[in-house]
Amino acid sequence: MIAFENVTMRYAKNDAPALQDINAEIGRGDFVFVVGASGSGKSTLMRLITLERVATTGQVLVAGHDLSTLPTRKIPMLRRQVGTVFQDFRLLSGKTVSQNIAYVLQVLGTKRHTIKQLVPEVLELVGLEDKGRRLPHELSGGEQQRVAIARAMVNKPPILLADEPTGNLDPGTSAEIVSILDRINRTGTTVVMATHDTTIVDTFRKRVIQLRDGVIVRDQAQGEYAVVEEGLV
Ligand SMILES: Nc1ncnc2c1ncn2[C@@H]1O[C@H](COP(=O)(O)OP(=O)(O)OP(=O)(O)O)[C@@H](O)[C@H]1O
Repeated sequence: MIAFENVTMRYAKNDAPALQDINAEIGRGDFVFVVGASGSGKSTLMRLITLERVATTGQVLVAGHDLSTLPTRKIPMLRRQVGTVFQDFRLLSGKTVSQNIAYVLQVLGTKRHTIKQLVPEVLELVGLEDKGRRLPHELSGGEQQRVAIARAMVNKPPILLADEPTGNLDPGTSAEIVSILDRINRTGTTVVMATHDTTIVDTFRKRVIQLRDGVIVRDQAQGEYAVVEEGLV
């Protein structure tokens, strides 16, 4: 589903690499935590998957596409296959919960009656079926993040990227959010989540890719993972 082959990425020609010689394969339906200290390259890895940034050398493959040769006109098609969720929710403040979600579908040209059907379905998926008419500021942080997840999932992308989705949330709410991601993963969606949260990583026991200074220093499958190493956060 996602593969990195000898990927190095520099933001500018003379910068130290933000990622260096990355090799990793993330299969269809996998759930992977990407961990590492601040600046280790987690967000950069995510940006390569959405083509927000391009690898300097090496190949990134996503859903069967080699991103180094993907024509610009196909980038929207790629992005439709990858839902994204961020630490700061990024909801449109003047739109209700339902409107925030519907907006994605409107932009894609989805028919009105289909939108009417899909929005309540995805709100139910994240447990917000009774909050569709609220504005984002009328919701808790955890609820706002659930809206962001619903928005990311409404067009049923095969891949969901979550960059520090629990960074602004308390531990209990964080666990709820990751439980929702886990549930989404169990329906077949590939989930890649960057996090600093060692409790979450220890609790959910998924595959862990650990970065340090742009290099993968550990890639451990679900179950093998024991204790988060010193230097992670
Ligand atoms: N837009 C940018 N321009 C130049 N350098 C950047 C840019 N974004 C990130 N970097 C550099 O790339 C490296 C990796 O940063 P990245 O944001 O991927 O790390 P991270 O692990 O996601 O950190 P954090 O946990 O703080 O979000 C760092 O050295 C950072 O300074």
